[in-house]
This record gives sequence, structure tokens and C-alpha cells, in this order.
Amino acid sequence: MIGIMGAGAFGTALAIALAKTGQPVTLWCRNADQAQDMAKLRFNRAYLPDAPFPETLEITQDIHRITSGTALLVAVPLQSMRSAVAQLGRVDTPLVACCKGIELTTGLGPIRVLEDALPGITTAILTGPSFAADIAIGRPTALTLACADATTGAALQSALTTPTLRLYRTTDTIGAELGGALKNVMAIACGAVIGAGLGDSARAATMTRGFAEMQRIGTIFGARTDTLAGLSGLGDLALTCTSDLSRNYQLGLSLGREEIFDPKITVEGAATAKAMSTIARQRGIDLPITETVTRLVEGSTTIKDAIETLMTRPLKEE
Ligand SMILES: NC(=O)C1=CN([C@@H]2O[C@H](COP(=O)(O)OP(=O)(O)OC[C@H]3O[C@@H](n4cnc5c(N)ncnc54)[C@H](OP(=O)(O)O)[C@@H]3O)[C@@H](O)[C@H]2O)C=CC1
Ligand SMILES: O=C(CO)COP(=O)(O)O
Repeated sequence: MIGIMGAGAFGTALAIALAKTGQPVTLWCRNADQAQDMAKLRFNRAYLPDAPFPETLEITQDIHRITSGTALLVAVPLQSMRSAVAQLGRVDTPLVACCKGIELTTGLGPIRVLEDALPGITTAILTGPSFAADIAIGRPTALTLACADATTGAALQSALTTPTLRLYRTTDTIGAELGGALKNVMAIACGAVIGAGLGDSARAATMTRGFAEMQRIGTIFGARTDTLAGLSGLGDLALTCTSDLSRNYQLGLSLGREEIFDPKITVEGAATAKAMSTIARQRGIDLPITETVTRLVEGSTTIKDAIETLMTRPLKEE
């Protein structure tokens, strides 16, 4: 049995993809009304209405039903993950973080948050370019499974791969965490560029210089360059900086157009930009795009001023 915590878009999509292989999957939902609705309708009306549940997908409200088995996938937004997993109690299976970001209060990524919240557990992260809707309807998708322990990583890779969901494995958990976290910040920046009508050339420049920031911070924290250039880094950067389906990109579009954005929508890059800007200021790391996104999101700069600031920085080598 594979357990999944979080019945939002991503948790539900993974549950459907894994259950389609015929194995038992248990999806835990915190909301009683939503759980009953899903059990009755056999689809997730709130988050993924076009994807019916396979027979082997069980909905539960009993958290103890997901604490053992082959793996427990944690698919809740990063800023809520610590409080979510605190409810689990004893866990007898590897925990796989299925979220992207840097925790505002600690500066930690998903794996480190899990290990901090539940000391002694085995952890991994599943990350890379994929929209929940694509995974749920069985479109081909490739993701990175990062686990510090190579043997556990290989077992998880095998358990979580399906005919339409292909996993590559790595032991570089830092690289996988940082790539997934920072690409969302760059997606906000690219959305803002397009939203403000600055054009595709400016977006390409933002993506490329954003990737340079990802490499700069990755080097400092010990990420491997091939991880950052892989699915969890460059791959996800390419997807979310160019697709209207990305919520981070959509927030950027709204900022660029000076429109209001619905605060209930999950946008991991906003808090991550702030967390990373704090780290960069403390450690003297130059992250101009991340800093600009932080300031745009908090409303302390305008698109016009932000562009002027970025374009008039001292000239340097690439
Ligand atoms: N959607 C996508 O295409 C993809 C998302 N991801 C990542 O997956 C993670 C989750 O995103 P996504 O599923 O899209 O988000 P959604 O907004 O679709 O869903 C979030 C889910 O988490 C639940 N939740 C929030 N806080 C808690 C908590 N404290 N305890 C328990 N459950 C909680 C919500 O419950 P409730 O409804 O009751 O609020 C909801 O079920 C993010 O890090 C995102 O970056 C990764 C790849 C693709
Ligand atoms: O992470 C994602 C794609 O890989 C989903 O992107 P958004 O969270 O921006 O919608």
C-alpha cells in the first residue's frame, strides 16, 4: 500500500496514477466533507474534477492508515508541511516529500523540514516538471526521486514508477530541493515579464539569469550541477516559466499586469523568494532576480522600477 497525505491537486494526481497500476493506494484528506464527497463521487470535485478514481484508490480520514506500507507521499504545500506531518505520530515507512519550496521560518527545504519534524525517519523527495492534470490523465511525465540512501532511493524509484510516470533517481537531495524551490521564484519573475508586456526575449533572459542564480546558490549549498541541469532544476524551470498552467507563472502575470491574485491559490514561489532573499542577504549572495520577486510580491517595488534596477546593474562577465 502507498499512502498519500494531502488531497489537493498533486496528491490526488499521484494517487490516481499509482492506483491505475492496480496496487492499493490510500489518500488521506483532512476535510470531512471533501473526503465524503470524493468517496461518493469517485473523483476530486474540488481540485481535479476530470480524473476518475481507479478501484484500488481508497479515501480515508484516519491518519493512522497511511503511516505504514511501501511509502508515504506528503503532498501538502511546504509552508504547511511541518504542522501536517506533526499529526502522524509513529511512522514505519519512508516519507517522500512531494512539494517544492523553502520554509520561511527556518530556511529549510522539504526533506530537512520532514527530518526536523520527525527525527529518525527515512526521507526522499519527488520533484520535477509535471502538472497534476497531466499526471492524473496518464500523459507521459518524468520526475526526479532524490534520496540520500541509494538503496532506499532505488526501492522507491521502482515502487513509484508507472507506465506513464517515469522516475530518475539521485542521491543529491540538496540539488533536487533547491531546483524545485527556486524554479518557482523564476516562474513568478517570467510571468511578471510577460504580464508587463516585455516580450519573449526578456523572458528568455530572465530564465537564463534565473538559472544562473540557481547554480550560484546550488554551488554554495553543495548541490550537484547535473542535478540542477536535470528534471528537478532546468526541466521544471522550462515548464513553469513558459506555461500558463503554472500557478507561480500566473501570479507573475498578475503582478506584471498590476491585477489582484486570489490569495487562496497555492503559490510556493512567493514565500520561497522571501526565505531565499533572507538567506542571501545573511550570507552575502547576489540573487537579483530572487530579490526582485520578493519585492514585487511584498509590493515594495513596481515592475517599471524593478526592470530599471535589473538593467542598470554593473556590467559583468557572464
Ligand atoms: N499541482 C501541481 O501541478 C503540482 C504541485 N506540486 C507541488 O505539490 C505541493 C502541493 O501542491 P498542490 O497539491 O498543487 O496544492 P493544492 O492547493 O492543490 O492542495 C493542497 C492540499 O494540501 C492540503 N493541506 C494544506 N495544509 C494542510 C495541512 N496543514 N494539513 C493537511 N493538509 C493540508 C489542502 O487541504 P484543504 O483543501 O483542506 O485546504 C489540499 O488538500 C506544492 O508544493 C506544489 O508545488 C508539484 C508538482 C505539480
Ligand atoms: O510544480 C509544478 C510543475 O512542475 C506546478 O507548478 P505551479 O505550482 O506553479 O502550478
